[in-house]
Amino acid sequence: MPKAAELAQEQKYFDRAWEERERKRANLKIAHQAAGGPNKGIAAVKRAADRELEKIGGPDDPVAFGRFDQNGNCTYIGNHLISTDERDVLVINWQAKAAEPFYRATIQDTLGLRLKRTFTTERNKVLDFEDVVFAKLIENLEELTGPEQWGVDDAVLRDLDAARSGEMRDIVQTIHAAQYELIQKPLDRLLLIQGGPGTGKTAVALHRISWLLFNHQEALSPQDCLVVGPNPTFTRYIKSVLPGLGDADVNYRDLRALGPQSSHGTPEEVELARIKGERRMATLLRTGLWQRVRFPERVEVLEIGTGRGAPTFTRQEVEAELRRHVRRGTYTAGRLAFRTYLTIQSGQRAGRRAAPTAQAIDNAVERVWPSLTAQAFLRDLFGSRERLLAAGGDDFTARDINLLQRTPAEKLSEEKWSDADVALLDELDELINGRASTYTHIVVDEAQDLSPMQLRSIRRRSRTGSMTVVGDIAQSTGAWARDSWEEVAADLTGEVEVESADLTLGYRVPRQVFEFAAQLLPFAAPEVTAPRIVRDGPAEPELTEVETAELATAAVAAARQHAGSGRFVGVIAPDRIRPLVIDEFKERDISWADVSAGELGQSINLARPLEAKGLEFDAVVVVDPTGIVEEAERGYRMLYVALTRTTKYLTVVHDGVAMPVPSPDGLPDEAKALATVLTVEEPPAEGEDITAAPSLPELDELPNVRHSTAAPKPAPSHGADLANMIVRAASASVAEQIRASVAPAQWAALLDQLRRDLDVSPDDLFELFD
Ligand SMILES: Nc1ncnc2c1ncn2[C@@H]1O[C@H](COP(=O)(O)OP(=O)(O)OP(=O)(O)O)[C@@H](O)[C@H]1O
Repeated sequence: MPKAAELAQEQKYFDRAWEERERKRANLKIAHQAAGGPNKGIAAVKRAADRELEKIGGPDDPVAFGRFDQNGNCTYIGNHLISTDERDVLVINWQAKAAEPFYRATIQDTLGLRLKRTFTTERNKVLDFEDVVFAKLIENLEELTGPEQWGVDDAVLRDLDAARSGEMRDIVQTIHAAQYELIQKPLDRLLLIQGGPGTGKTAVALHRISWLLFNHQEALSPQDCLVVGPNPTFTRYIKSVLPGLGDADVNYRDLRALGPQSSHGTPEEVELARIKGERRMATLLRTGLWQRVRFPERVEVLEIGTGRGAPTFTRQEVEAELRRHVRRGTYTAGRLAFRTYLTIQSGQRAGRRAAPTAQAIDNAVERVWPSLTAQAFLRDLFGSRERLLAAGGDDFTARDINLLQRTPAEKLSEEKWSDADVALLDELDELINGRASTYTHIVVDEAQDLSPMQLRSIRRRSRTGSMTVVGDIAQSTGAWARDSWEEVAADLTGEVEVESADLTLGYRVPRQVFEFAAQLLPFAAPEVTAPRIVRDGPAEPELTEVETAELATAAVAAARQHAGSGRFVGVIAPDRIRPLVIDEFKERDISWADVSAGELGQSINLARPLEAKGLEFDAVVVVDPTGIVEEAERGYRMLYVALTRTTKYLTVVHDGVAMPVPSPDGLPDEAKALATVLTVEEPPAEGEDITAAPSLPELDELPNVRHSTAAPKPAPSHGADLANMIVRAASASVAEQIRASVAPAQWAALLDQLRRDLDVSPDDLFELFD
């Protein structure tokens, strides 16, 4: 059949489905009028109808996005189910079991599909369609390029080429078979997904919620689901995906606000943030909190009120009562129980005299069991070396205590909380007030950076441990940068099993940009396999060399140029350049959005590298790559994050070194062996297992990237740095193992034994614990 005729036929089908849907909409809108009976009943009908209305999408939405033909039947797939009054199904929703073949069919296993069709629509008008005819593909297998063989067809590439904005889009039309496998995993597990930048981890995690909500309607409501992201900008960026799929009312929290108090983003030494994130802080907080409950010093009786005949309690009596409540439940419940005891007892002891007033009882309770909020307690604790020492016991060294101690702000409301403090406050809130709200399923995004205390904060909100946890070790930075997922999983594990999976196809970043960024991988994360890139971009990375003083000016000029072409732009700059970039924006009267302030505008956005995690732009301007590497704890990883935010264009503005890594020639042999740099895959040979990890070329086989203004000069003598880096990583991992498995009291003996086993000097070994 000619295409025009086929398009007309499809349009007819779309029109019919549209009419059915709109008839249903009209009925739902008046359903409450038809419902007689009491007002309450009418309101209930209206609520149910409104919920249904949300589920059928808007009147301008196309009724379907795809279709598949199997065994002579033709099935249409859309965001929502559309059926006639006679229950004839016209369009099935993508989460339904019946839609599986659309996503699961591959050239390797067609599931009996003849055809898979993907529509291009404008409102409900069918503009075009693209077909995957499986029999034809199999016939021409040898001519297929890599991405086609991997199941990445033209519809996906077209979708990826679309311009971006400040809101993430759904991918229901083009979910890849490997992504679908993860989306539809059973609810009762902790699913851990590792994947390189732009492999669709966030997209998969969000679509998984929608799939679970549809397929577990009895067990799961939107209110039972929580999505935890790293910061408010990220939450804003992803927040429209689920409502677009008909799933409003899912809860979103960002890590900096996961507790009774949001972070003020107060900067903190990496070493201090590291300590605050350790599991042993939980013990310190618990111990410190209960140490606040004690009989007053320098008195032997507790008087309720004043004056002659005021009831009194002896130290022994009070302490016996405290033993019944301390560490038995929450701090607040214990306090209430103690207050009740004092009220009843003092009433009895007053005899015929008037019972003590509530105020007198409160005063006495406060002397023994002070009323505390998490914030007030933590401020007191960090403000007092004595309290810290008493709470820390043998678990903390004097150096740790010195680091933790800080001068409190004059008023509690003026205290400036850091990101790491938030998890401590959350831990305390649970000890003081009891458990926060819990959820049946939790999605954790950018999970690779979380400390054990932050993971505890998430774990306590989970009913069973059912979660989808996504991240990328190669993008793990900060005080709790991880080199493996094991400990993260261990800290989140609940009653359900843990399953880990990888996503290996890189959708976002174009080949030319990824080849450039991948030069960092041997230094950023040698153990991580790079993604296979699915498409070419429109341009090579543009490397612009300028004088140091001109970095900001050149960056703003580049951003302006991209924005002038209608691109959604991200300027990613380290702190040392950021103020200059802002000045430049102001001077040139250029409007821009500040990602640090939670904004994402439609044109130019300025972000620190850390804040750019998870986001994407049509064009990215990375300013001062050396500064990015130098300012971050895992600098190579931070630069890798920055360079992989673009869907199309990359401009690197530098003052001499565009790619601050050692040159291949300068590398020691061991480091070369670690190198795992990716180039875009050649099409797999016939019979090759395309699901296996790609084989990676040596560094010196990397194709040259074209440079617009300057060839990237390798930074001088990074070979020694690399060796140091490897030693540091190994030592951190040994130290971590020792901390986790050997009591501090045994460390001296252990080090001594290690020294003898390794035959090295004590100084070298003590470095491990520095
Ligand atoms: N199957 C797909 N079809 C079309 N687009 C896709 C598909 N999978 C992912 N994408 C697109 O690729 C981009 C990257 O996806 P996403 O942000 O989920 O990746 P990520 O792995 O979370 O990245 P990062 O590690 O940088 O956070 C998004 O624009 C997303 O819409």
